Amino acid sequence: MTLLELDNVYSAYGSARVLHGVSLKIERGERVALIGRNGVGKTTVVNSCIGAARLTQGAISFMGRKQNPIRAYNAARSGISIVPQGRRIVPGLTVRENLILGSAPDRPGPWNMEAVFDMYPILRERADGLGTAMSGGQQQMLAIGRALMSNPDLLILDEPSEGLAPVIVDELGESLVRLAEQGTAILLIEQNFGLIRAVGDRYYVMSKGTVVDQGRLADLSNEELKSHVSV
Ligand SMILES: Nc1ncnc2c1ncn2[C@@H]1O[C@H](COP(=O)(O)OP(=O)(O)OP(=O)(O)O)[C@@H](O)[C@H]1O
Repeated sequence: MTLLELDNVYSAYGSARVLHGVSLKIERGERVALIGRNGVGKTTVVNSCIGAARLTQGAISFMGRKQNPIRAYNAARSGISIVPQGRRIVPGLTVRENLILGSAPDRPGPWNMEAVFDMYPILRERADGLGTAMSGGQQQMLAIGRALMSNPDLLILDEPSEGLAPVIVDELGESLVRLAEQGTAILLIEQNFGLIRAVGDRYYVMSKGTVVDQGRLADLSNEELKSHVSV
């Protein structure tokens, strides 16, 4: 079953055209890396899926159903959850309250607050403290935990390694692989070489608003991979 499909997608912010014919597909349980240098349009792929960038041509489907017009809530209802760039932990809310924000009562499944606490025990310890009072790595775990609360079939992460220490990035990679083993498909937007290698199975490379290469990461040399990312 195809979870997410972009077919020849063109999209824009106002009159600024950013995507020029992006096609990609993510099947159930896959781990896909979307890579490319700064500003090539990776975040705009996500924004196009939730209507934050305007689709001007092409089609986007969730679970085989075309989304037209695109509504932000359709992604979550269809089982697609997003961990946004910069984490966006809600200020003034506790860890527990931030997690509750991610829950979707009509999407039952293995993920609930206890399951998130078991995956990231530090969140249990800090449950009644403010989410924004935690370290960057802990906030990233909270952002992932919040996204899992809706029991997604596909988790999209936008540069989750940003601002994290290397050892924390390694832990993050391990937790994402565990998640995928439990059946959650992953679309990882990243520039961090190690995290892409640890998590990705297939890849798409973007340049100037379109996909310029795709394949299996195992078939991509370190030099080739490095040439596709900024760091
Ligand atoms: N809200 C917006 N309005 C207008 N232009 C935008 C907006 N958001 C992004 N852009 C432009 O769209 C282009 C693609 O940006 P996007 O954030 O999708 O790239 P990216 O590959 O995710 O880069 P990064 O790695 O820096 O996050 C850039 O030229 C950017 O300036």
